[in-house]
Amino acid sequence: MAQNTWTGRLRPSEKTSFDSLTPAPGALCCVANTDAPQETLVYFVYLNSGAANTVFRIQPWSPKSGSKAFVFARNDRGDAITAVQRDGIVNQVLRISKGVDKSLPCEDVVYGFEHDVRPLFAPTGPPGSTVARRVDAHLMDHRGVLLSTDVLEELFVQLNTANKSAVLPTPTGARWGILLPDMSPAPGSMTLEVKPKWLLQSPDAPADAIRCRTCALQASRHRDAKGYICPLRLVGRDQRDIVPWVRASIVAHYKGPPDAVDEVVSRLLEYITTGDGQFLLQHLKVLQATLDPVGVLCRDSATDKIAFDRNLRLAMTLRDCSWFVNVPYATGSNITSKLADLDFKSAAKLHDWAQKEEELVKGNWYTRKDVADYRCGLAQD
Ligand SMILES: O=P(O)(O)O[C@@H]1[C@@H](OP(=O)(O)O)[C@H](OP(=O)(O)O)[C@H](O)[C@H](OP(=O)(O)O)[C@H]1OP(=O)(O)O
Ligand SMILES: Nc1ncnc2c1ncn2[C@@H]1O[C@H](COP(=O)(O)OP(=O)(O)OP(=O)(O)O)[C@@H](O)[C@H]1O
Repeated sequence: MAQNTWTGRLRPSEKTSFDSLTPAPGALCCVANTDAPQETLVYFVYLNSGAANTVFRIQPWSPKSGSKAFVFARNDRGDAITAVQRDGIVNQVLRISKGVDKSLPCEDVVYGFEHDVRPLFAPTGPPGSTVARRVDAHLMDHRGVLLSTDVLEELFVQLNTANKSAVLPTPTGARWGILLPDMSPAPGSMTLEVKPKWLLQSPDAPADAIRCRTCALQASRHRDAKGYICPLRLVGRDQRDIVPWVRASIVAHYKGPPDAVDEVVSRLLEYITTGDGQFLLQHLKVLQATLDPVGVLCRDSATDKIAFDRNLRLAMTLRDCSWFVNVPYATGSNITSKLADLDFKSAAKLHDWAQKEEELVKGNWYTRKDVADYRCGLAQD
């Protein structure tokens, strides 16, 4: 990331915050600024939010932006900060934890990503996986950034503008956020966001199950089957089987030339069933199986509880990640994809997972026939 020659000073309160919160590797800080050069100045626009996080786009600031100007800076553990050029920043988003119960703060998410999640995608792979292609290319760099109180106050203003006032805790001091590559589609392309969920059956499911863990949960929540795809079908490799879902997913967001739709559908189909996309899904499947071989309901009989819990938390992390698939419209162009929301799940959720699984089993959601048809792929697994 190029640096500007401008060097400023942290305010005493910002310096205290930066020193008291352990900086993640390569951490930046973000402060309000007016005297730094224009090519370092940025502002924030609300993009989207999920249950646990809120995401902002970072835009180049100009006097017409209608917002305060901010600067991202490198801090060398003194009070001096050196501005970084915004060119390396404006292609990223800022993700902030809402601080909801049982979710980890951003600094722990960055630490967990580097120390626990990233190694699972190392080119050599964990035991049992055959990694001939680089699965680590599907990971997004996570960069911790310390946000000063005035940055957090401005994010509140942006949430209000977008009518999302209730989704961030009131700023009471500096906090960490995470910079991630912006996965919004570039002109001439579209991005699909898919949650691959449980790519094989739950080890706790009964032997006479007629549906998988994800379909069983869908059924227990009486969710609509429209637009849903059973995760087992995603790793089933039968192209014909997922054509209707791929076509419907494309058509819902497609803005390219009308006569190119069929080619885009067949390119995505190939990516997901035999290409890099399938390779990544198979890798996730192996990890899910390796990290949770016996199921959460066997937790009490685990001999090494610490290892059991850590592995289960990782398996659940990989069962709840999102998959951004970018599909350019130009004929024959390459599809690329990245995994998002690989936030190491909190240990505080272990009890909830056991309870969820127990409810599925006791409610007969794996076996009962009086529910909607989710076209579960279990029969062909
Ligand atoms: O209950 P599940 O399996 O549907 O997964 C939850 C997700 O539901 P969905 O993917 O929409 O079906 C749920 O997603 P949404 O809030 O529905 O977008 C969360 O991701 C939740 O995790 P956490 O509580 O934020 O750590 C997820 O909970 P856990 O994966 O931690 O159990
Ligand atoms: N890197 C990114 N680039 C573009 N958009 C993103 C990015 N990360 C997240 N988003 C958007 O913001 C939304 C919420 O982000 P995210 O999935 O991180 O929230 P969450 O609270 O962790 O979700 P969940 O409810 O699944 O726990 C996503 O659904 C997506 O639309």
